Amino acid sequence: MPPHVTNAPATNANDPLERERTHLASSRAALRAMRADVEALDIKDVTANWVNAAVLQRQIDERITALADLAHAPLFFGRLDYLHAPGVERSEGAEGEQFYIGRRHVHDAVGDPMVIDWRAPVSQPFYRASKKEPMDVRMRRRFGYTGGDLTAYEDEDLTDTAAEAQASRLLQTEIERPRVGPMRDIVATIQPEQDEIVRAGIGGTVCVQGAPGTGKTAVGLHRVAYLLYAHRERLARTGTLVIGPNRSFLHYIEQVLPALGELNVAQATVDDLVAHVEVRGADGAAAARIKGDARMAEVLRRAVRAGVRMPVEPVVVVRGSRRWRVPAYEVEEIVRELLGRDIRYGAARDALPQRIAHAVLVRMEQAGEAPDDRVQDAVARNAAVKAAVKEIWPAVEPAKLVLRLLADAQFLAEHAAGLLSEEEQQEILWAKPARSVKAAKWSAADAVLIDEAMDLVARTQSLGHVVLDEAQDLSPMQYRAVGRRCTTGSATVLGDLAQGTTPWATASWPEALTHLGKPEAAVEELTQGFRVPRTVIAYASRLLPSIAPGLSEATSMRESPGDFSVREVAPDALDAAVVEACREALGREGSIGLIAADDRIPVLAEALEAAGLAHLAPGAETSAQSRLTLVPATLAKGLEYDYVVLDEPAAVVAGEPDGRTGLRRLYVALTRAVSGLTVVHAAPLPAELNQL
Ligand SMILES: Nc1ncnc2c1ncn2[C@@H]1O[C@H](COP(=O)(O)OP(=O)(O)OP(=O)(O)O)[C@@H](O)[C@H]1O
Repeated sequence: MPPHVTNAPATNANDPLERERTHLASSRAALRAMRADVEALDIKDVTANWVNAAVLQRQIDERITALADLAHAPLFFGRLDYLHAPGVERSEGAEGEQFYIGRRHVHDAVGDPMVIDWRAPVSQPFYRASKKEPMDVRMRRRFGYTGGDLTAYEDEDLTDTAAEAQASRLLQTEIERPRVGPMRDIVATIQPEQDEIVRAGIGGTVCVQGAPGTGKTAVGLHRVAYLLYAHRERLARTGTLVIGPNRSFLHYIEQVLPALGELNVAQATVDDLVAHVEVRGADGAAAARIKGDARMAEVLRRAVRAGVRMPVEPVVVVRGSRRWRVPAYEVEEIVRELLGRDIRYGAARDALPQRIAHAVLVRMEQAGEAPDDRVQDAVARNAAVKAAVKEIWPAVEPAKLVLRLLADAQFLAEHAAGLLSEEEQQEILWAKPARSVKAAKWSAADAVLIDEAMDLVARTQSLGHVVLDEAQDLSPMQYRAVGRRCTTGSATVLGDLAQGTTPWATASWPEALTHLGKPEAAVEELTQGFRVPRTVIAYASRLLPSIAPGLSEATSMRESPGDFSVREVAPDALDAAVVEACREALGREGSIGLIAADDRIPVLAEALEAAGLAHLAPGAETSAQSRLTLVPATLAKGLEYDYVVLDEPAAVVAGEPDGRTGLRRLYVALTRAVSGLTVVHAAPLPAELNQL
């Protein structure tokens, strides 16, 4: 079907903008045709049964969704004019020297590409080429859109080395665009330093340290999209997972990958990964820190294997009229050999009856019999062998084992000897020991211990790639839990040491990566900030020497210095002043976040309601109608709002168990603003904020 142009305005064929609009219209039509082709597929004749049909239909439905023409996401955002035609294998089969770069591949009726996927090798110079290194590109064109209409373009002649490289207006406009709704993709404006991480090979793990707003989350999500493109079959088999700090954060980012056509990426929090028991309890900071310490892995390893008993009696198997006897010392040899091997407890337990049976078979052969494999299997299933295995290598139920460690001081002392001090053991023992796995008030850290024990018994299945966001907050035991989900794959670890707000927050990336099981991973740093305006980041960075000495302040890519004010009011005027600041912010474009200490939330919710200001909870989607979100400080991480009103910094600091964590929480709250920040306070500001 030839592409047709609808509703095209009177065209002037020589006007470059008109020509580009024509290409856009034809590409849209071609995309519609691709979708229509898939919709018209009749699967009745090709599927033998309903299971196949259901699977195929699901794939087709996904393909139809992936081919949707997203009204607000332009089909292409750039064009590259090469000096020489690159090979077709680099350009999704396209020949020629000119390529339109977009969110997905679009081809015409005869299969010739009209838009090339941003992830294709031929698209790479769009992000990386410079006058210094033009990558065989003559010209890079960026397109500007208003609504869904192509309204502008901007050219960069990469061969003209005499002219100064100019900052792109379109890029700047994109960065400064007000935020409403969930996180969006950045395919049109990925920066060279970001692109290097996005396109890093699948084989290695990458760790990214970056100040607030440097695009870590964005980069992590685009990296998944890139890897899915470059290694689609492998990852379809092994799976990909994005791990974020909490539900509201996952909700905020969940539309980025679907907008890039990727619908099959799982999302979870670390707690979701280890949800083997219902978590109804909470640990104090000291206990949580010990339970999250890597030494617990060794305590568990010892405890799991502690049940293994060396045999004291021979194993005697009766078959027909004959008795076969494997002496205790020989069974012990087998057990020692299995203990010495690097295999899971459960796998060794499965192997033991076969090994004993083998010893019986050797005796049978020595006696002149000729037993085959079936005989060995039968002997392995023999009641005497089973009984011996049960005695020597008892089955371990991971939750029960952890229960015993936390409830039985003697048992803990036995396995924690030389690892945990007596005080530490005392700290993690339950004051009121639970009787059963069901009745126990498990904490989040306990669930991680159970996960570790499960992995000691049976290997956890590994995925192809895992993205771990806000990684700085994980305990060593949580890193291990994530690490065992990518033992045979790779990971992208994203975080900011200055934003660590758990008592066990990461102090060094190499150490964290060792716990993750990827000590060889490269640590990269992102420093260009895309979110926080200059004045605001400068203010927040006053905290850096106290919360993360050695980390440098982020730069701001935003041109507008940002609105920034600090208002001091009398204590009884605080709530009203906060409401007033929200009302002012609502007078501007974009989303508004009112961030406050968690225990201030009910009071502020009431004050907003009394003033007639509707508000949302974090994670709920902001829209043009409801733009104000009331955010507890502990949920602010990773989120952003055009205007932020920050209530009472001293209360945010006081909400945390220690001063440093409090200041880090404040740093997170101060760095959520895109266009402006108003701090309203009655109590004195933390001294660290007043230091210049
Ligand atoms: N290259 C880019 N072009 C346009 N916008 C960008 C770019 N990189 C990042 N951004 C935008 O900057 C904002 C901050 O990005 P992101 O949330 O990924 O940062 P972060 O480093 O994860 O921040 P935090 O440390 O606060 O979690 C987002 O709105 C993102 O879309």
